[in-house]
Amino acid sequence: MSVKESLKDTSVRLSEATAGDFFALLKPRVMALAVFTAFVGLMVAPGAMDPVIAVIAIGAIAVGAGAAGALNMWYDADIDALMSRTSKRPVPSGRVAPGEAFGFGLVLSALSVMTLGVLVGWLAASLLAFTIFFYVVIYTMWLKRSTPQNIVIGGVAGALPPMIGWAAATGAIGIESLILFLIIFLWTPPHFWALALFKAGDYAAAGIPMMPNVAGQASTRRQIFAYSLLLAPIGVLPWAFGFTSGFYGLVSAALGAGFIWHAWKALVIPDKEMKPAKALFAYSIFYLFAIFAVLLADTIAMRAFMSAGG
Ligand code: HEM
Ligand SMILES: CC(C)=CCC/C(C)=C/CC/C(C)=C/COP(=O)(O)OP(=O)(O)O
Repeated sequence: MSVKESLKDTSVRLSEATAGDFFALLKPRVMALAVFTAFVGLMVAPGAMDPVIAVIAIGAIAVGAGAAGALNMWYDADIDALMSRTSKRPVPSGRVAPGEAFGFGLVLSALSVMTLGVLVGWLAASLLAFTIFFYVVIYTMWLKRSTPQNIVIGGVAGALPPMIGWAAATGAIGIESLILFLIIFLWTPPHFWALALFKAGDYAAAGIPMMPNVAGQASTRRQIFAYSLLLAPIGVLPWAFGFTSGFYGLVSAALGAGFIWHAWKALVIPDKEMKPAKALFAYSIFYLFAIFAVLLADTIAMRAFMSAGG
């Protein structure tokens, strides 16, 4: 049933889009992991936070992330129609009108920022607004179509969520939240370039200057490997700074070694099947989830141990 029918108001100028179509605009699967990193940033921040305020904060950040996704899909509808991976999305497939996607994204952006500001804090709200702006305007509208460094710089937007969560809990920007930012910032290029390696044909069809299309496969694989060498030790920094126990240090080091191993395989065995690149892409998502999950678990365990007088 379309939203229009459910509104039982035929005067509403809506297309036949369903609630599911609007939900798809939010990029739920991608943004779920981004919001998880914001949740961890909020939970590992020092000090107790009212659980109700914490739920409101995470809810607002999730709506803001979805809003950014909707605005990205509104603006990218022209190139999404040209790529097999994205052509079935609500706007290029005609299920949602561009104006609806734009209005939906804009309203959710305003609602999420205002809610976070009024009910939680204006530093977090400002960071959320900046993240949405950076992803939609700086990355989607400008960098994505103009430079192979698009996703490196655009990675700022993807790396900000843990800082938003931390700011929601503390009203400040802490050194640990900067480390969490750095982990995601260095994680983004190998994460995305692994996908771009086996989606290079799509990006060529859409005329998007992704690294494999500009610098070639071999250079991209070398750059992926270089970033993995940077990322692995940075992932261990929360332990090196004394923010976690040795358990996090061990697991994050093992996860980082796994990242280097997958990046190495994508470098040395560039088979036509792109199997190593696909494995690296999948591992990159597992890596980010796992390192933030272990950080959360380690922090909770450390706090329990301390409060037990350990
Ligand atoms: C500028 C930064 C980023 C770029 C260019 C990028 C690019 C992409 C692309 C193109 C996909 C495939 C999506 C699809 O086909 O629907 C993807 C998948 C994914 N990305 Fe990223 N990504 C970025 C940052 C992030 C961040 C920060 C996170 C989470 C913290 C993330 C998590 C994911 C997840 C979970 C998937 C799998 C979604 C699925 O299976 O549908 N990405 N990424
Ligand atoms: C709180 C908040 C605002 C969070 C946002 C976090 C964020 C910016 C995540 C990046 C998500 C992503 C898939 C970017 C790629 O866009 P793309 O256009 O290159 O991907 P596409 O081709 O699949 O559309």
